[in-house]
Amino acid sequence: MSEYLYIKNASQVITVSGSSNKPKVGREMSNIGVIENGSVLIKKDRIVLVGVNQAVEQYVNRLSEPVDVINAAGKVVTPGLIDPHTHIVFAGSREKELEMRLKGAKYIDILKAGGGILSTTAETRQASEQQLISETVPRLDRFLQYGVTTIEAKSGYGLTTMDEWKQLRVAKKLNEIHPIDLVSTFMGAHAVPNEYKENPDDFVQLIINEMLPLVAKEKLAEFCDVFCEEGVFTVEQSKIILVEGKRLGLLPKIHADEIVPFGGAELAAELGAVSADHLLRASEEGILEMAEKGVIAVLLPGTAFFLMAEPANARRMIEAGVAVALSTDRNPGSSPTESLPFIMNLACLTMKMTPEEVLAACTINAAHAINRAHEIGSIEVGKKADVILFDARNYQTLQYNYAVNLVDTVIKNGKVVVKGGVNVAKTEAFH
Ligand SMILES: N=CN[C@@H](CCC(=O)O)C(=O)O
Ligand SMILES: [Zn+2]
Repeated sequence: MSEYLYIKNASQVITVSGSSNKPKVGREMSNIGVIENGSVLIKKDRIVLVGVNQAVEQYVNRLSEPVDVINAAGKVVTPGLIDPHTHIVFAGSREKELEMRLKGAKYIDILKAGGGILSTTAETRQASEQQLISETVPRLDRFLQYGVTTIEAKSGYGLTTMDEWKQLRVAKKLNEIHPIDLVSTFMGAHAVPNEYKENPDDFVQLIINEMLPLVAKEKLAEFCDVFCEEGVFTVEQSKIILVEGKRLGLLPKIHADEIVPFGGAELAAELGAVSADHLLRASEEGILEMAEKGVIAVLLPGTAFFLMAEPANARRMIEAGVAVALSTDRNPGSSPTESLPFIMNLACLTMKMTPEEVLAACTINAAHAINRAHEIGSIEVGKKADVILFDARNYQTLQYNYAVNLVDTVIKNGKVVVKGGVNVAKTEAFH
């Protein structure tokens, strides 16, 4: 096998280049670097050249070594898709909640009654590390088949020190055994567990005194997240946790203003959070403050769709200069899907984002939302060779064809892991 992989004659190569230092905002989100009739050359796990066919071919012809060739005629080539917000490590499932919600029950009321996140917590606490791995690998396999090469993974279904630790250790192990890269976030403040219902501040103290120091000491996460929402964690509690997390080196993220306007976007700006996520009910002031402080908005239109709620006001955020990223929010309650391409469709159809903005949001801006923009998120010389070939002649088709999987080939770290839509890198031992 050659060290070189030459992807030639693509209908279009979408580079999304030029924004590795800062996420794309406003009109920059429409500039996605389209090369008509383009090629990409990979050496080992890195991109070494990208350009129009003739230029790359000249270079390849001068190489003395053989190259492996992928004919990308009739295909669109993009950077590997990135999902910056998932709760992928968990046990069990929650189909019953769909029926309850169809009969009028509200997501947050199910949680307040001890279901929702807390029912997944009960199942996750029961599960061994091996069981969690076995339940999560098929989800990762599906992500890969949808063209996703890196995801963020939150804890938050343990809610005891050892169960949070277990979830983060599982994410670490999955990062080692699966082609997808996982970037971990500690989210002990996902819900107040039943045993602390009467004294939620004591649970905040447990997070501060026990969970955060352990996670930081063992370097099990890069970010700290909080579900800042009416009836879950107050703005004050969220601030205490995120400030302490930051002091220990964990960068803040916030589940903000999902159900009611609650000041989450404002808190994200105040703390200089990397991202504020959800934002369905974010205030105008909150949006402006996020723009000023460079907080990325991670929008989750699949969650709004599945909870039958009005999605976030993406157009206002883009107009105000907020960098927007997109994510599945993969979790068992409010967004049971691995299809980032379907989220891309929803972003267009329900939030009126353009195909260009959507691609920027799922590549370079998503990379910034997990602090990886120096490595991934665009097809640029020196970056990791995470590259997708879609069965489409132009990138607009990715948004136009909905709820279908157009992914033909996935290249992760320079290796073909999905070919003809088929996962050829299954993590067999863990199925
Ligand atoms: N909103 C809070 N957390 C998750 C849902 C988790 C669950 O319902 O299990 C979310 O981002 O949507
Ligand atoms: Zn979430």
